[in-house]
Amino acid sequence: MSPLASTYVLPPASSESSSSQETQSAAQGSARRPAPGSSTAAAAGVRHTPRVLSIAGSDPSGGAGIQADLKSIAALGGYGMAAITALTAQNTRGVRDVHVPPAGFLRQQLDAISDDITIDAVKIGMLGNAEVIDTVRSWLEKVRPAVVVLDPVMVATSGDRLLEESAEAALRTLLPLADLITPNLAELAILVAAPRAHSWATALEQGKRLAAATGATILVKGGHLDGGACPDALVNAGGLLSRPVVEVAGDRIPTRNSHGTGCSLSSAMATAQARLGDWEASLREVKPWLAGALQASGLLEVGSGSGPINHFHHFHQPEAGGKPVGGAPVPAESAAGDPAAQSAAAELTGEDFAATLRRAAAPDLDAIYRLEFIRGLAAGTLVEDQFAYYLAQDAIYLNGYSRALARASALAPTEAAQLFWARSAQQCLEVESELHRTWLSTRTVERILGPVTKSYVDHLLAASASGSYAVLVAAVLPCFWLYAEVGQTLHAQFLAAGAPEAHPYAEWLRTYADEDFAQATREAIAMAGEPGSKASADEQAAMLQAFRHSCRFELDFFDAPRLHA
Ligand SMILES: Nc1ncnc2c1ncn2[C@@H]1O[C@H](COP(=O)(O)OP(=O)(O)OP(=O)(O)O)[C@@H](O)[C@H]1O
Ligand SMILES: Cc1ncc(CO)c(N)n1
Repeated sequence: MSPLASTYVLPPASSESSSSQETQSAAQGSARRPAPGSSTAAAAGVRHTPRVLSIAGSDPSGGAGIQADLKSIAALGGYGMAAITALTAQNTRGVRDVHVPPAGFLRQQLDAISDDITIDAVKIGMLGNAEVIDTVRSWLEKVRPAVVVLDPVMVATSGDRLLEESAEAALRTLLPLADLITPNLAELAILVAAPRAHSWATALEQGKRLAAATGATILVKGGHLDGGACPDALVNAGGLLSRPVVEVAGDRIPTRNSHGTGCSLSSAMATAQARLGDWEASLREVKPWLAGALQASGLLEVGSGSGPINHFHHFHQPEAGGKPVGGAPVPAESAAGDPAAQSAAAELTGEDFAATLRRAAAPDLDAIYRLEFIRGLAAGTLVEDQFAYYLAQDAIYLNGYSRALARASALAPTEAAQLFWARSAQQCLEVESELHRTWLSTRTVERILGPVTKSYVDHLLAASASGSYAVLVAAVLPCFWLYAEVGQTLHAQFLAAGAPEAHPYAEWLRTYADEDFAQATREAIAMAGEPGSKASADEQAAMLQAFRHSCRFELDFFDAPRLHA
């Protein structure tokens, strides 16, 4: 994210500072429906790791139901819980049998959870029969979770029934207790007592009717439409959304592995909503994740029918030798106890360490290139307010980053390293001022500390406070490295397109071509590789973790304008 490149490109700065303008953004909460008088709802706020309960059936083949929900919740950063409504005997080819245990035992499961644990979001899937529905309804009325997503599962992808036909009326009584309902086209038609929609316009019309009848927001899904497009839309005319219909476009991915997409989507939405407090932002986060999971589904090689999606496609696959090459950020403090990180780090020697870091960065770098923001910046289609948000956040970020670099200078073992980090810290502040004086001076954009900027800077400041020079330089490195690589690629693309003057971001793209910054990046890599080669296995593991965190934040920073601008 951070145009430290501009550190070396833009002229030295004026001395104006933005720090007085930095205030923490308020959590978004407009789309949440709090339940008055409920201790659970009162305790619920947007949470970094939301506690998400799936009330659904089991799919032993792992692609749908509870199993898909737990994977999706984890993939979206939540803590997953599961109360099982029904057992199915199914695989990727179809459902062989269904067993619904006594509803009284489901109630015991639900009470055991809610008596002890604050539930930030609930996803409801397969219910089986009317007795189960009644049980879930009375529990919801008692507990009133802050976020309820209802996937009105009736028929599996394979065509097998998962809800007794006689229970459809009971299911309707559950709908008003949901915040979000996620029917597929067949289920939507049943719920509004109309023929199945074959056009997107009809589907949206039916979504509006269901929203009006239930008061809930409807997620109308285009998965079963014909044609190359696969749109989804949030529908609610009651003022809970920024517009009555918020459509998120998507291409249809050519795959037969769609087993469990509906389950995965609904539990991912519940998790994202508990974290973001905004349905539109949640769908904009979940839809690309789901598309990636469909795209990477073939890698799993599970079953001969409609296979499962690859929920953890955005996490890193082990190399053939079993050595992890990356992964979701793990808290730095747990690195010493993380055997995978330790074994990855333990074998490292000398110059290998920088190479290991580079491999660990690869998946996040790939994901950066797929971001709407980066593609829009390259193509010139990025909307101006997203660019302005990015610039404003970058200025705020650079102020914090400069402090981390100054700390690296203070801890540096050699005078050369001390000088390098001190110079970088100073240049960062100069760029911050220059951003205000030039790029930001003509734009009206809020200068408030965004959530990703805050998390990234907090991570760097935590690394600064760790006392380990090696860990700190690993944490500051991705800002050089990933930014330099992305900048070079975008600049090369810009040149390949003939450096069109009419490109709205031509001036910015040109700042990426900076040999001084490329040189500084090479120095920074060497400065992190050197202590890395001498570090103990524990410290190498901690470095790797700190580095991975920052890589992930680089990705999130580029994606933040889409979510928060
Ligand atoms: N081939 C595809 N390409 C891209 N997105 C898809 C594809 N198929 C489904 N989706 C997406 O998956 C999600 C689930 O949609 P779908 O309409 O298939 O639900 P469903 O029928 O309830 O799912 P399930 O197959 O689990 O029963 C939606 O976000 C939809 O846009
Ligand atoms: C358990 C279960 N729930 C939902 C679905 C719908 O995909 C399924 N196939 N199995």
